[in-house]
Amino acid sequence: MKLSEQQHQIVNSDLSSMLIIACAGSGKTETAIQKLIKLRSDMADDRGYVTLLSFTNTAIKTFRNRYFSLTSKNTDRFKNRVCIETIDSFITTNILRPHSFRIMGCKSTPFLISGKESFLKNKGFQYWYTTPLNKILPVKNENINNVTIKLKGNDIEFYYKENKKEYPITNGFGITKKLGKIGAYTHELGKYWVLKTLSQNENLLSAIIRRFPIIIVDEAQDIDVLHGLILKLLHKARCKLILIGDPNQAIFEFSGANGDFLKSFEEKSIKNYPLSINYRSVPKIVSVANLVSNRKDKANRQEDSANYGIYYVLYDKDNIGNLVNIFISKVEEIGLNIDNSAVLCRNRSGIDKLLGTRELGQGKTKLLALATIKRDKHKKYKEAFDIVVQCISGLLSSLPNNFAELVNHDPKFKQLKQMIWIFIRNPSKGLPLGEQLAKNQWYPALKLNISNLLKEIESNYGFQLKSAIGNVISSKNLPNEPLINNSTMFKRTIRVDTVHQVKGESLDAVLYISTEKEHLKEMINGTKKELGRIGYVALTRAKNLFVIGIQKEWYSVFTKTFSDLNVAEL
Ligand SMILES: Nc1ncnc2c1ncn2[C@@H]1O[C@H](COP(=O)(O)OP(=O)(O)OP(=O)(O)O)[C@@H](O)[C@H]1O
Repeated sequence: MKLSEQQHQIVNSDLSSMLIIACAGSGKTETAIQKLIKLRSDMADDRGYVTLLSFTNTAIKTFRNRYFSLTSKNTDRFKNRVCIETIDSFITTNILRPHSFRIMGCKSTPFLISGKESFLKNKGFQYWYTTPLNKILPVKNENINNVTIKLKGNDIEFYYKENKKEYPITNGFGITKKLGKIGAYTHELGKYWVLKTLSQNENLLSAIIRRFPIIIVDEAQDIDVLHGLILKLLHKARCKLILIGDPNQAIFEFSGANGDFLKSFEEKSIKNYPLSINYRSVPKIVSVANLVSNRKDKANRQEDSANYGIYYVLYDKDNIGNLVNIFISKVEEIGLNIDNSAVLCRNRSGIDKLLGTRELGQGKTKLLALATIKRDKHKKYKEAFDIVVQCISGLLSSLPNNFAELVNHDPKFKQLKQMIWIFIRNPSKGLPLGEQLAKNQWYPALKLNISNLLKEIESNYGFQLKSAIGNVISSKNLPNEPLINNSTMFKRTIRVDTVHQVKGESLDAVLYISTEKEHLKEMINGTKKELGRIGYVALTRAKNLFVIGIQKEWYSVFTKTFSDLNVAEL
Protein backbone atom coordinates (compact mmCIF):
# COMPACT_ATOMS: atom_id res chain seq x y z
CA MET A 1 0.00 0.00 0.00
CA LYS A 2 1.44 3.38 -0.98
CA LEU A 3 1.30 5.76 1.95
CA SER A 4 -0.19 9.22 1.48
CA GLU A 5 2.04 12.25 2.01
CA GLN A 6 0.45 12.79 5.45
CA GLN A 7 1.00 9.15 6.47
CA HIS A 8 4.54 9.28 5.14
CA GLN A 9 5.37 12.34 7.24
CA ILE A 10 4.09 10.69 10.38
CA VAL A 11 5.97 7.45 9.78
CA ASN A 12 9.25 9.15 8.92
CA SER A 13 9.25 11.97 11.46
CA ASP A 14 12.02 12.03 14.08
CA LEU A 15 11.39 10.24 17.33
CA SER A 16 9.39 12.45 19.68
CA SER A 17 6.00 12.43 21.33
CA MET A 18 3.29 13.14 18.77
CA LEU A 19 -0.39 13.85 18.50
CA ILE A 20 -2.15 12.62 15.38
CA ILE A 21 -5.68 13.85 14.92
CA ALA A 22 -7.28 11.73 12.24
CA CYS A 23 -10.64 11.59 10.51
CA ALA A 24 -12.70 8.44 10.13
CA GLY A 25 -11.42 5.97 7.55
CA SER A 26 -8.07 7.73 7.26
CA GLY A 27 -5.91 4.64 7.63
CA LYS A 28 -4.91 4.95 11.28
CA THR A 29 -4.25 1.20 11.39
CA GLU A 30 -1.72 1.23 8.56
CA THR A 31 -0.11 4.44 9.83
CA ALA A 32 0.31 3.05 13.35
CA ILE A 33 1.78 -0.23 12.08
CA GLN A 34 4.20 1.44 9.68
CA LYS A 35 5.27 3.79 12.47
CA LEU A 36 5.78 0.82 14.78
CA ILE A 37 7.95 -0.96 12.21
CA LYS A 38 9.98 2.17 11.50
CA LEU A 39 10.57 2.94 15.16
CA ARG A 40 11.62 -0.59 15.97
CA SER A 41 13.99 -0.66 13.03
CA ASP A 42 15.49 2.73 14.08
CA MET A 43 16.09 1.30 17.54
CA ALA A 44 18.38 -1.36 16.02
CA ASP A 45 19.64 -3.61 18.82
CA ASP A 46 18.25 -1.54 21.69
CA ARG A 47 16.52 -3.93 24.07
CA GLY A 48 13.45 -1.77 24.58
CA TYR A 49 10.05 -2.62 23.15
CA VAL A 50 7.97 -0.39 20.90
CA THR A 51 4.46 -0.69 22.22
CA LEU A 52 1.16 -0.24 20.41
CA LEU A 53 -1.91 -0.08 22.61
CA SER A 54 -5.59 -0.03 21.75
CA PHE A 55 -8.84 -0.77 23.55
CA THR A 56 -10.45 -3.85 22.06
CA ASN A 57 -9.26 -7.37 21.35
CA THR A 58 -10.53 -6.99 17.78
CA ALA A 59 -8.31 -3.96 17.20
CA ILE A 60 -5.34 -5.81 18.68
CA LYS A 61 -5.96 -8.82 16.47
CA THR A 62 -6.07 -6.58 13.37
CA PHE A 63 -2.84 -4.84 14.38
CA ARG A 64 -1.03 -8.11 15.13
CA ASN A 65 -2.13 -9.73 11.87
CA ARG A 66 -1.01 -6.75 9.85
CA TYR A 67 2.28 -6.46 11.74
CA PHE A 68 3.14 -10.12 11.31
CA SER A 69 2.09 -10.15 7.66
CA LEU A 70 4.53 -7.32 7.01
CA THR A 71 7.38 -8.66 9.12
CA SER A 72 7.00 -12.45 8.97
CA LYS A 73 10.34 -12.95 7.25
CA ASN A 74 12.00 -10.99 9.96
CA THR A 75 13.85 -13.29 12.33
CA ASP A 76 15.95 -10.62 14.02
CA ARG A 77 15.02 -10.96 17.69
CA PHE A 78 15.39 -7.24 18.36
CA LYS A 79 13.13 -6.29 15.46
CA ASN A 80 10.54 -8.55 17.01
CA ARG A 81 10.65 -6.59 20.24
CA VAL A 82 7.27 -5.05 19.83
CA CYS A 83 4.34 -5.26 22.17
CA ILE A 84 0.81 -5.04 20.75
CA GLU A 85 -1.76 -5.23 23.56
CA THR A 86 -4.94 -3.73 24.89
CA ILE A 87 -4.12 -1.00 27.35
CA ASP A 88 -5.72 -2.99 30.18
CA SER A 89 -3.79 -6.13 29.38
CA PHE A 90 -0.56 -4.10 29.12
CA ILE A 91 -0.89 -2.56 32.58
CA THR A 92 -2.19 -5.79 34.13
CA THR A 93 0.61 -7.97 32.75
CA ASN A 94 3.49 -5.58 33.27
CA ILE A 95 2.53 -3.70 36.42
CA LEU A 96 -0.53 -4.88 38.32
CA ARG A 97 0.10 -8.63 38.50
CA PRO A 98 3.87 -8.65 39.02
CA HIS A 99 4.27 -5.53 41.16
CA SER A 100 1.09 -4.18 42.77
CA PHE A 101 0.75 -6.85 45.47
CA ARG A 102 3.15 -4.83 47.67
CA ILE A 103 1.13 -1.64 47.61
CA MET A 104 -2.15 -3.57 47.84
CA GLY A 105 -0.78 -5.49 50.81
CA CYS A 106 -1.88 -8.90 49.49
CA LYS A 107 0.08 -12.12 49.66
CA SER A 108 -0.67 -13.54 46.23
CA THR A 109 -1.16 -12.32 42.67
CA PRO A 110 -4.05 -9.83 42.44
CA PHE A 111 -7.20 -11.19 40.78
CA LEU A 112 -10.08 -9.63 38.86
CA ILE A 113 -13.58 -9.82 40.37
CA SER A 114 -16.94 -9.52 38.61
CA GLY A 115 -19.21 -8.74 41.58
CA LYS A 116 -20.74 -12.24 41.71
CA GLU A 117 -18.16 -13.65 44.13
CA SER A 118 -19.79 -14.90 47.30
CA PHE A 119 -17.11 -13.38 49.59
CA LEU A 120 -18.43 -9.95 48.59
CA LYS A 121 -21.54 -10.70 50.65
CA ASN A 122 -19.38 -9.91 53.68
CA LYS A 123 -20.57 -6.42 54.74
CA GLY A 124 -16.94 -5.43 55.31
CA PHE A 125 -16.54 -5.21 51.52
CA GLN A 126 -19.53 -2.95 50.88
CA TYR A 127 -19.23 0.45 49.25
CA TRP A 128 -21.82 3.05 50.34
CA TYR A 129 -23.03 6.06 48.33
CA THR A 130 -24.98 9.21 49.11
CA THR A 131 -28.17 10.09 47.21
CA PRO A 132 -29.15 13.71 46.43
CA LEU A 133 -31.57 13.47 49.41
CA ASN A 134 -28.63 12.56 51.65
CA LYS A 135 -29.65 8.96 52.09
CA ILE A 136 -26.74 6.58 52.39
CA LEU A 137 -27.25 3.36 50.44
CA PRO A 138 -25.11 0.28 49.81
CA VAL A 139 -23.74 -0.50 46.34
CA LYS A 140 -25.07 -3.94 45.46
CA ASN A 141 -22.29 -6.50 44.93
CA GLU A 142 -23.27 -7.15 41.36
CA ASN A 143 -22.92 -3.41 40.67
CA ILE A 144 -19.38 -3.17 41.98
CA ASN A 145 -18.19 -2.52 38.43
CA ASN A 146 -20.16 0.75 38.56
CA VAL A 147 -17.79 2.05 41.21
CA THR A 148 -15.73 4.54 39.33
CA ILE A 149 -12.95 7.01 39.99
CA LYS A 150 -12.87 10.66 38.97
CA LEU A 151 -10.51 13.55 39.46
CA LYS A 152 -11.53 16.63 41.35
CA GLY A 153 -8.65 19.03 40.91
CA ASN A 154 -5.73 16.78 41.73
CA ASP A 155 -7.70 14.57 44.08
CA ILE A 156 -9.10 11.17 43.33
CA GLU A 157 -12.74 10.62 44.29
CA PHE A 158 -14.94 7.52 44.18
CA TYR A 159 -18.41 7.57 42.62
CA TYR A 160 -21.19 5.08 42.06
CA LYS A 161 -22.80 5.21 38.61
CA GLU A 162 -26.42 4.25 38.13
CA ASN A 163 -28.73 5.06 35.22
CA LYS A 164 -26.39 7.69 33.82
CA LYS A 165 -26.18 9.45 37.21
CA GLU A 166 -23.21 9.57 39.57
CA TYR A 167 -23.32 9.55 43.36
CA PRO A 168 -20.37 10.17 45.70
CA ILE A 169 -19.15 7.13 47.60
CA THR A 170 -18.54 7.65 51.30
CA ASN A 171 -16.00 4.89 51.95
CA GLY A 172 -14.17 4.53 48.62
CA PHE A 173 -10.59 4.42 49.85
CA GLY A 174 -11.37 2.17 52.82
CA ILE A 175 -13.15 -0.56 50.86
CA THR A 176 -10.71 -0.39 47.96
CA LYS A 177 -7.91 -0.97 50.47
CA LYS A 178 -9.76 -3.89 52.11
CA LEU A 179 -10.38 -5.53 48.75
CA GLY A 180 -6.76 -4.83 47.84
CA LYS A 181 -5.58 -6.68 50.93
CA ILE A 182 -7.09 -9.92 49.66
CA GLY A 183 -5.88 -9.17 46.10
CA ALA A 184 -9.31 -8.38 44.64
CA TYR A 185 -9.75 -5.66 42.04
CA THR A 186 -12.28 -4.58 39.40
CA HIS A 187 -11.10 -3.13 36.08
CA GLU A 188 -11.40 0.38 37.52
CA LEU A 189 -9.66 -0.49 40.79
CA GLY A 190 -6.90 -2.28 38.87
CA LYS A 191 -6.06 0.99 37.12
CA TYR A 192 -6.10 2.77 40.47
CA TRP A 193 -3.56 0.30 41.90
CA VAL A 194 -1.34 0.57 38.83
CA LEU A 195 -1.32 4.34 39.20
CA LYS A 196 -0.42 4.06 42.86
CA THR A 197 2.25 1.44 42.17
CA LEU A 198 3.97 3.61 39.57
CA SER A 199 3.65 6.88 41.42
CA GLN A 200 5.17 5.46 44.60
CA ASN A 201 7.99 3.47 43.10
CA GLU A 202 10.42 5.53 41.04
CA ASN A 203 12.73 2.61 40.38
CA LEU A 204 9.92 0.56 38.94
CA LEU A 205 8.74 3.51 36.83
CA SER A 206 12.25 3.89 35.39
CA ALA A 207 12.50 0.16 34.73
CA ILE A 208 9.15 0.16 32.93
CA ILE A 209 10.25 3.05 30.75
CA ARG A 210 13.55 1.40 29.91
CA ARG A 211 11.62 -1.64 28.78
CA PHE A 212 8.83 0.30 27.01
CA PRO A 213 10.43 3.59 25.92
CA ILE A 214 7.90 4.32 23.15
CA ILE A 215 4.15 3.83 23.41
CA ILE A 216 1.73 4.41 20.55
CA VAL A 217 -1.92 4.66 21.62
CA ASP A 218 -4.57 4.02 18.98
CA GLU A 219 -8.15 5.36 19.52
CA ALA A 220 -6.62 7.85 21.95
CA GLN A 221 -9.94 9.69 22.29
CA ASP A 222 -11.04 6.70 24.43
CA ILE A 223 -8.41 7.19 27.12
CA ASP A 224 -10.27 7.54 30.42
CA VAL A 225 -9.28 9.38 33.59
CA LEU A 226 -7.13 6.67 35.14
CA HIS A 227 -5.52 5.49 31.89
CA GLY A 228 -4.79 9.18 31.27
CA LEU A 229 -3.10 9.59 34.64
CA ILE A 230 -1.00 6.47 34.09
CA LEU A 231 0.08 7.63 30.62
CA LYS A 232 0.82 11.12 31.98
CA LEU A 233 3.09 9.60 34.58
CA LEU A 234 4.95 7.54 31.97
CA HIS A 235 5.25 10.58 29.69
CA LYS A 236 6.60 12.76 32.50
CA ALA A 237 9.22 10.11 33.16
CA ARG A 238 10.32 10.50 29.49
CA CYS A 239 8.41 7.77 27.76
CA LYS A 240 7.67 8.91 24.19
CA LEU A 241 3.91 8.93 23.68
CA ILE A 242 2.37 8.87 20.23
CA LEU A 243 -1.38 9.39 20.38
CA ILE A 244 -3.59 8.66 17.38
CA GLY A 245 -7.23 9.54 17.70
CA ASP A 246 -10.38 11.10 16.36
CA PRO A 247 -12.18 13.34 18.88
CA ASN A 248 -15.35 12.99 16.80
CA GLN A 249 -15.42 9.31 17.64
CA ALA A 250 -15.27 9.74 21.43
CA ILE A 251 -18.30 7.65 22.41
CA PHE A 252 -17.34 6.21 25.78
CA GLU A 253 -18.27 9.11 28.05
CA PHE A 254 -20.22 6.76 30.34
CA SER A 255 -16.97 5.01 31.18
CA GLY A 256 -15.15 8.26 31.84
CA ALA A 257 -13.51 8.69 28.43
CA ASN A 258 -14.53 12.10 27.16
CA GLY A 259 -11.53 12.98 25.00
CA ASP A 260 -10.06 15.21 27.75
CA PHE A 261 -6.68 13.51 27.69
CA LEU A 262 -6.37 14.09 23.94
CA LYS A 263 -7.30 17.75 24.46
CA SER A 264 -4.82 18.17 27.30
CA PHE A 265 -2.13 16.74 25.06
CA GLU A 266 -3.18 19.12 22.28
CA GLU A 267 -2.54 22.06 24.59
CA LYS A 268 1.03 21.00 25.27
CA SER A 269 3.79 21.86 22.83
CA ILE A 270 3.65 18.44 21.27
CA LYS A 271 3.96 18.07 17.53
CA ASN A 272 0.61 17.79 15.84
CA TYR A 273 -0.04 15.83 12.65
CA PRO A 274 -3.30 15.47 10.67
CA LEU A 275 -4.72 12.55 8.73
CA SER A 276 -7.53 13.96 6.62
CA ILE A 277 -8.05 11.67 3.65
CA ASN A 278 -10.94 9.25 4.01
CA TYR A 279 -10.12 6.01 2.18
CA ARG A 280 -13.24 4.17 3.29
CA SER A 281 -16.38 5.90 2.12
CA VAL A 282 -17.78 7.22 -1.15
CA PRO A 283 -17.71 11.05 -1.52
CA LYS A 284 -21.44 11.44 -0.73
CA ILE A 285 -20.96 9.86 2.69
CA VAL A 286 -17.76 11.81 3.37
CA SER A 287 -19.48 15.09 2.52
CA VAL A 288 -22.30 14.47 5.04
CA ALA A 289 -19.69 13.35 7.61
CA ASN A 290 -17.87 16.66 6.99
CA LEU A 291 -21.05 18.64 7.48
CA VAL A 292 -21.91 17.05 10.81
CA SER A 293 -18.34 17.10 12.14
CA ASN A 294 -17.47 20.52 10.76
CA ARG A 295 -14.37 19.16 9.04
CA LYS A 296 -13.05 19.36 5.50
CA ASP A 297 -11.75 15.85 4.95
CA LYS A 298 -11.20 14.55 1.43
CA ALA A 299 -12.65 11.39 -0.01
CA ASN A 300 -10.05 9.28 -1.77
CA ARG A 301 -12.72 7.19 -3.53
CA GLN A 302 -14.75 8.14 -6.60
CA GLU A 303 -18.56 8.03 -6.88
CA ASP A 304 -18.41 4.40 -8.10
CA SER A 305 -22.14 3.90 -8.56
CA ALA A 306 -25.25 6.10 -8.62
CA ASN A 307 -26.81 3.67 -6.12
CA TYR A 308 -24.22 4.35 -3.45
CA GLY A 309 -24.53 7.16 -0.97
CA ILE A 310 -26.86 8.14 1.83
CA TYR A 311 -30.64 7.68 1.96
CA TYR A 312 -33.53 7.57 4.40
CA VAL A 313 -36.49 5.21 4.73
CA LEU A 314 -39.65 6.03 6.67
CA TYR A 315 -40.79 3.17 8.87
CA ASP A 316 -43.77 2.14 10.89
CA LYS A 317 -42.72 1.63 14.51
CA ASP A 318 -44.86 -1.50 14.72
CA ASN A 319 -43.17 -3.00 11.70
CA ILE A 320 -39.45 -2.44 11.95
CA GLY A 321 -38.96 -5.84 10.30
CA ASN A 322 -40.26 -4.31 7.08
CA LEU A 323 -37.64 -1.54 7.26
CA VAL A 324 -34.88 -4.10 7.69
CA ASN A 325 -36.22 -6.12 4.77
CA ILE A 326 -36.26 -3.03 2.50
CA PHE A 327 -32.62 -2.45 3.44
CA ILE A 328 -31.66 -6.09 2.80
CA SER A 329 -33.34 -5.99 -0.65
CA LYS A 330 -31.49 -2.81 -1.59
CA VAL A 331 -28.13 -4.17 -0.48
CA GLU A 332 -28.70 -7.32 -2.56
CA GLU A 333 -30.06 -5.39 -5.55
CA ILE A 334 -27.00 -3.16 -5.85
CA GLY A 335 -24.61 -6.06 -5.36
CA LEU A 336 -23.17 -5.23 -1.95
CA ASN A 337 -22.17 -7.91 0.52
CA ILE A 338 -24.95 -8.49 3.05
CA ASP A 339 -22.55 -10.43 5.29
CA ASN A 340 -20.43 -7.33 5.60
CA SER A 341 -23.39 -5.05 6.28
CA ALA A 342 -25.21 -4.30 9.52
CA VAL A 343 -28.27 -2.85 11.17
CA LEU A 344 -27.10 -0.49 13.90
CA CYS A 345 -28.87 0.95 16.91
CA ARG A 346 -27.72 3.51 19.41
CA ASN A 347 -27.98 1.09 22.35
CA ARG A 348 -28.88 -2.40 23.54
CA SER A 349 -32.47 -1.50 24.34
CA GLY A 350 -32.94 -0.45 20.69
CA ILE A 351 -31.69 -3.86 19.62
CA ASP A 352 -33.89 -5.67 22.11
CA LYS A 353 -36.84 -3.74 20.73
CA LEU A 354 -35.85 -4.70 17.22
CA LEU A 355 -35.26 -8.36 17.94
CA GLY A 356 -38.06 -8.75 20.43
CA THR A 357 -35.63 -10.04 23.10
CA ARG A 358 -37.23 -10.59 26.49
CA GLU A 359 -35.95 -11.58 29.88
CA LEU A 360 -36.99 -15.13 30.66
CA GLY A 361 -36.79 -17.24 33.78
CA GLN A 362 -35.67 -16.33 37.24
CA GLY A 363 -32.45 -16.50 39.25
CA LYS A 364 -29.93 -18.99 37.91
CA THR A 365 -32.37 -20.18 35.21
CA LYS A 366 -32.53 -16.62 33.88
CA LEU A 367 -28.73 -16.58 33.58
CA LEU A 368 -28.70 -19.89 31.72
CA ALA A 369 -31.50 -18.70 29.41
CA LEU A 370 -29.40 -15.64 28.67
CA ALA A 371 -26.35 -17.82 27.97
CA THR A 372 -28.47 -19.87 25.52
CA ILE A 373 -29.61 -16.71 23.73
CA LYS A 374 -26.03 -15.39 23.58
CA ARG A 375 -24.89 -18.66 22.01
CA ASP A 376 -27.78 -19.40 19.63
CA LYS A 377 -28.87 -15.94 18.59
CA HIS A 378 -25.79 -13.76 18.85
CA LYS A 379 -23.12 -16.48 18.38
CA LYS A 380 -21.23 -14.99 21.34
CA TYR A 381 -19.72 -18.19 22.76
CA LYS A 382 -17.28 -16.61 25.18
CA GLU A 383 -20.03 -14.44 26.66
CA ALA A 384 -22.14 -17.58 27.11
CA PHE A 385 -19.15 -19.27 28.76
CA ASP A 386 -18.65 -16.38 31.20
CA ILE A 387 -22.33 -16.42 32.15
CA VAL A 388 -22.20 -20.15 32.86
CA VAL A 389 -19.07 -19.69 35.02
CA GLN A 390 -20.90 -16.94 36.91
CA CYS A 391 -23.92 -19.22 37.38
CA ILE A 392 -21.81 -22.15 38.60
CA SER A 393 -19.90 -19.97 41.06
CA GLY A 394 -23.22 -19.16 42.73
CA LEU A 395 -24.24 -22.82 42.96
CA LEU A 396 -21.17 -24.41 44.52
CA SER A 397 -19.78 -24.03 48.01
CA SER A 398 -16.18 -23.52 49.18
CA LEU A 399 -15.06 -22.01 45.90
CA PRO A 400 -11.91 -19.88 45.92
CA ASN A 401 -12.60 -16.12 45.80
CA ASN A 402 -11.04 -15.82 42.37
CA PHE A 403 -12.90 -18.78 40.84
CA ALA A 404 -13.68 -17.07 37.50
CA GLU A 405 -10.07 -16.01 37.12
CA LEU A 406 -8.80 -19.54 37.91
CA VAL A 407 -11.17 -21.19 35.44
CA ASN A 408 -9.98 -18.87 32.72
CA HIS A 409 -6.26 -18.90 33.41
CA ASP A 410 -5.05 -21.51 35.91
CA PRO A 411 -3.71 -24.77 34.41
CA LYS A 412 -5.08 -26.67 37.46
CA PHE A 413 -8.59 -25.75 36.32
CA LYS A 414 -7.98 -26.69 32.68
CA GLN A 415 -10.21 -29.74 32.90
CA LEU A 416 -13.02 -27.75 34.52
CA LYS A 417 -12.70 -25.16 31.78
CA GLN A 418 -13.03 -27.94 29.20
CA MET A 419 -16.13 -29.33 30.95
CA ILE A 420 -17.77 -25.91 30.77
CA TRP A 421 -16.82 -25.48 27.11
CA ILE A 422 -18.41 -28.86 26.33
CA PHE A 423 -21.49 -27.66 28.21
CA ILE A 424 -21.59 -24.57 25.98
CA ARG A 425 -20.81 -26.26 22.67
CA ASN A 426 -22.77 -29.47 22.95
CA PRO A 427 -26.53 -28.85 23.35
CA SER A 428 -27.28 -32.52 23.97
CA LYS A 429 -24.96 -32.61 27.00
CA GLY A 430 -25.10 -28.98 27.98
CA LEU A 431 -27.17 -25.88 27.33
CA PRO A 432 -30.14 -27.12 25.31
CA LEU A 433 -31.04 -25.38 22.05
CA GLY A 434 -32.85 -22.05 22.32
CA GLU A 435 -35.34 -23.10 19.66
CA GLN A 436 -36.87 -25.64 22.07
CA LEU A 437 -40.02 -24.86 24.07
CA ALA A 438 -38.69 -23.11 27.16
CA LYS A 439 -40.80 -24.78 29.85
CA ASN A 440 -41.47 -28.26 28.53
CA GLN A 441 -38.32 -29.04 26.56
CA TRP A 442 -35.45 -26.65 27.29
CA TYR A 443 -35.91 -26.57 31.07
CA PRO A 444 -36.03 -30.36 31.80
CA ALA A 445 -33.00 -30.98 29.57
CA LEU A 446 -31.17 -28.08 31.20
CA LYS A 447 -31.87 -29.36 34.70
CA LEU A 448 -30.50 -32.79 33.84
CA ASN A 449 -27.42 -31.48 32.03
CA ILE A 450 -26.41 -28.87 34.60
CA SER A 451 -26.90 -31.42 37.33
CA ASN A 452 -24.52 -33.80 35.49
CA LEU A 453 -21.99 -31.03 35.00
CA LEU A 454 -22.05 -30.13 38.69
CA LYS A 455 -21.66 -33.79 39.70
CA GLU A 456 -18.64 -34.07 37.39
CA ILE A 457 -17.13 -30.94 38.94
CA GLU A 458 -17.76 -32.33 42.42
CA SER A 459 -16.11 -35.67 41.67
CA ASN A 460 -13.06 -34.01 40.09
CA TYR A 461 -12.63 -30.98 42.29
CA GLY A 462 -14.65 -31.67 45.43
CA PHE A 463 -16.82 -28.51 45.22
CA GLN A 464 -20.29 -29.40 46.45
CA LEU A 465 -23.72 -28.07 45.53
CA LYS A 466 -25.03 -25.52 48.03
CA SER A 467 -28.60 -26.81 47.82
CA ALA A 468 -30.65 -29.32 45.79
CA ILE A 469 -30.68 -28.53 42.08
CA GLY A 470 -34.51 -28.39 42.01
CA ASN A 471 -34.42 -25.47 44.47
CA VAL A 472 -32.04 -23.36 42.46
CA ILE A 473 -32.88 -24.17 38.86
CA SER A 474 -36.60 -23.53 38.64
CA SER A 475 -38.98 -23.19 35.71
CA LYS A 476 -40.55 -20.02 37.12
CA ASN A 477 -41.19 -17.30 34.52
CA LEU A 478 -40.47 -19.59 31.61
CA PRO A 479 -43.16 -19.51 28.88
CA ASN A 480 -44.03 -22.57 26.91
CA GLU A 481 -42.65 -21.16 23.71
CA PRO A 482 -39.13 -21.16 22.28
CA LEU A 483 -36.53 -19.14 24.17
CA ILE A 484 -35.61 -17.60 20.86
CA ASN A 485 -38.51 -15.98 19.20
CA ASN A 486 -38.17 -16.28 15.45
CA SER A 487 -41.08 -13.99 14.62
CA THR A 488 -38.73 -11.04 14.25
CA MET A 489 -36.39 -12.85 11.88
CA PHE A 490 -35.73 -10.97 8.67
CA LYS A 491 -35.80 -12.22 5.08
CA ARG A 492 -32.06 -12.93 5.41
CA THR A 493 -29.80 -13.21 8.40
CA ILE A 494 -28.19 -9.89 9.01
CA ARG A 495 -25.93 -8.60 11.75
CA VAL A 496 -27.70 -6.37 14.28
CA ASP A 497 -25.43 -4.50 16.65
CA THR A 498 -24.85 -1.36 18.66
CA VAL A 499 -22.77 1.43 17.21
CA HIS A 500 -20.22 0.88 19.99
CA GLN A 501 -19.71 -2.66 18.82
CA VAL A 502 -18.78 -1.77 15.24
CA LYS A 503 -16.36 0.99 16.14
CA GLY A 504 -13.20 0.69 14.04
CA GLU A 505 -14.86 -1.45 11.35
CA SER A 506 -15.55 -0.86 7.67
CA LEU A 507 -18.95 -2.12 6.47
CA ASP A 508 -20.37 -2.31 2.95
CA ALA A 509 -23.77 -0.95 3.96
CA VAL A 510 -25.29 0.31 7.19
CA LEU A 511 -28.90 0.77 8.27
CA TYR A 512 -29.01 3.12 11.27
CA ILE A 513 -32.28 2.95 13.17
CA SER A 514 -32.96 5.64 15.71
CA THR A 515 -35.56 4.32 18.07
CA GLU A 516 -35.81 7.81 19.63
CA LYS A 517 -36.25 11.13 17.84
CA GLU A 518 -33.51 12.70 19.97
CA HIS A 519 -30.85 10.36 18.54
CA LEU A 520 -31.57 11.53 15.02
CA LYS A 521 -31.69 15.19 16.00
CA GLU A 522 -28.35 14.95 17.72
CA MET A 523 -26.80 13.13 14.81
CA ILE A 524 -27.76 16.01 12.54
CA ASN A 525 -26.74 18.66 15.09
CA GLY A 526 -23.18 17.45 14.90
CA THR A 527 -20.45 15.91 16.96
CA LYS A 528 -20.28 18.31 19.91
CA LYS A 529 -22.43 16.00 22.00
CA GLU A 530 -21.91 12.30 22.48
CA LEU A 531 -25.18 11.31 20.83
CA GLY A 532 -24.04 13.21 17.74
CA ARG A 533 -20.71 11.41 17.80
CA ILE A 534 -22.47 8.06 18.00
CA GLY A 535 -24.37 8.98 14.83
CA TYR A 536 -21.08 10.05 13.25
CA VAL A 537 -19.43 6.71 14.07
CA ALA A 538 -22.42 4.86 12.55
CA LEU A 539 -22.30 6.98 9.39
CA THR A 540 -18.56 6.65 8.88
CA ARG A 541 -18.58 2.83 9.12
CA ALA A 542 -20.34 2.67 5.74
CA LYS A 543 -18.21 2.24 2.67
CA ASN A 544 -20.95 2.48 0.06
CA LEU A 545 -24.45 2.79 1.45
CA PHE A 546 -25.82 4.45 4.57
CA VAL A 547 -29.55 4.30 5.20
CA ILE A 548 -31.27 6.12 8.05
CA GLY A 549 -34.52 4.62 9.35
CA ILE A 550 -36.92 7.36 10.47
CA GLN A 551 -40.23 6.78 12.19
CA LYS A 552 -43.05 8.07 9.95
CA GLU A 553 -44.40 10.42 12.63
CA TRP A 554 -41.09 12.26 12.94
CA TYR A 555 -40.46 12.95 9.31
CA SER A 556 -41.81 16.53 9.19
CA VAL A 557 -39.16 17.54 11.76
CA PHE A 558 -36.37 16.39 9.46
CA THR A 559 -37.66 17.25 5.95
CA LYS A 560 -35.71 20.44 5.48
CA THR A 561 -32.48 19.14 7.00
CA PHE A 562 -32.49 16.09 4.79
CA SER A 563 -33.05 18.10 1.65
CA ASP A 564 -30.24 20.50 2.75
CA LEU A 565 -27.95 17.53 3.26
CA ASN A 566 -28.94 16.08 -0.11
CA VAL A 567 -30.25 12.92 1.50
CA ALA A 568 -33.01 11.37 -0.61
CA GLU A 569 -35.64 8.73 0.15
CA LEU A 570 -34.54 5.24 -0.81
N1 LIG B 1 -2.42 4.99 1.87
C1 LIG B 1 -3.52 4.29 1.67
N2 LIG B 1 -3.94 4.03 0.41
C2 LIG B 1 -5.06 3.32 0.18
N3 LIG B 1 -5.87 2.83 1.13
C3 LIG B 1 -5.51 3.06 2.42
C4 LIG B 1 -4.33 3.80 2.75
N4 LIG B 1 -4.25 3.85 4.10
C5 LIG B 1 -5.31 3.18 4.57
N5 LIG B 1 -6.06 2.71 3.57
C6 LIG B 1 -7.32 1.95 3.69
O1 LIG B 1 -8.27 2.78 4.33
C7 LIG B 1 -9.27 2.00 4.94
C8 LIG B 1 -9.60 2.57 6.31
O2 LIG B 1 -8.50 2.39 7.16
P1 LIG B 1 -8.64 2.15 8.72
O3 LIG B 1 -9.64 1.08 8.96
O4 LIG B 1 -7.30 2.02 9.27
O5 LIG B 1 -9.28 3.53 9.11
P2 LIG B 1 -9.30 4.25 10.51
O6 LIG B 1 -8.53 5.48 10.33
O7 LIG B 1 -8.93 3.34 11.61
O8 LIG B 1 -10.85 4.59 10.56
P3 LIG B 1 -11.89 4.67 11.77
O9 LIG B 1 -11.28 5.53 12.82
O10 LIG B 1 -13.05 5.31 11.10
O11 LIG B 1 -12.16 3.28 12.20
C9 LIG B 1 -8.73 0.58 4.99
O12 LIG B 1 -9.40 -0.19 4.02
C10 LIG B 1 -7.26 0.74 4.61
O13 LIG B 1 -6.75 -0.38 3.95
